Amino acid sequence: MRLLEGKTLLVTGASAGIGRAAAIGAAAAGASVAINYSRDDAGAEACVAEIERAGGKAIAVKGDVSLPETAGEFVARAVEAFGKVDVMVNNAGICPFHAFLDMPVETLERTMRVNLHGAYFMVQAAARQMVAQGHGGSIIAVSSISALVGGEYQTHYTPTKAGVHSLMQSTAIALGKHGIRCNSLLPGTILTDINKDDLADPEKREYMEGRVPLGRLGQPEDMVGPIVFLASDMAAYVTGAALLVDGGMFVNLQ
Ligand SMILES: NC(=O)C1=CN([C@@H]2O[C@H](COP(=O)(O)OP(=O)(O)OC[C@H]3O[C@@H](n4cnc5c(N)ncnc54)[C@H](O)[C@@H]3O)[C@@H](O)[C@H]2O)C=CC1
Ligand SMILES: C[C@H](O)[C@@H]1OC(=O)[C@H](O)[C@@H]1O
Repeated sequence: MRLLEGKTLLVTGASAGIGRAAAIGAAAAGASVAINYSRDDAGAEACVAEIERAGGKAIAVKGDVSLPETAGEFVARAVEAFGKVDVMVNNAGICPFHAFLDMPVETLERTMRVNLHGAYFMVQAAARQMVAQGHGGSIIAVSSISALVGGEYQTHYTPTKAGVHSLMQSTAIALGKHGIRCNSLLPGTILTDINKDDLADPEKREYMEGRVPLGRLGQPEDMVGPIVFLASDMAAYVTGAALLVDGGMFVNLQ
């Protein structure tokens, strides 16, 4: 029996990166998968096609997570296709690196809206559906190691990741009585489009690699096992928790 057999899992921002890996990995573990994406039609279609080629079920629903209506539509389309929602993986996020002193207001506000407001709307929409269904569920937020530590060019971003982590702690309390578990994943540095430009600088990349006791930066696939675990009944008594998935980067002081 596969770990997510019979479950419906939704994941936001899944046309690329961690979200895409999560969608494909969850489908391989038996879940029917609904992916949200914002603009990349080809990426979303390719993700769905890869799941279907492997014998899985998936749909793609376009929508900007920063808009409150996107979350309700995403959940409704998933229910229409698969009958229910068991797991929500809130993953969509942006990190436009920028210095603090001249941070454009629009960059600050967009980052907050996508990463934090978007998470709030998605978690709320999924929870409403799970409560109506009456058989619990699992909500996973892709937060970050950056919820715990700072970044010079991430002053607009790290508070959103701390916020998402905090949202999981509060919703774990609010939703526990409905059997809905809420947990955060805290990835370290995972090689995706979000940091492609930043890590194009060989010195920066070498420095970041050097900080990881396991000796390499992460790949999106490194996130799949932790996501499937938290989504599954193996984690039936895990809620309000935060799991670092960082190759040991956080604890590496010296
Ligand atoms: N790559 C890394 O080192 C780390 C990433 N994270 C988090 O992981 C999550 C996924 O990021 P990655 O896969 O690394 O980057 P990515 O850039 O490959 O993926 C981000 C995804 O979010 C989507 N997205 C962006 N804005 C959106 C919007 N308004 N509505 C819907 N979708 C939207 C993008 O289209 C893309 O599919 C983000 O929340 C990020 O903060 C956390 C820690 C480390
Ligand atoms: C985008 C960054 O490389 C990445 O995002 C995070 O949340 C991590 O802390 C990394 O800095």
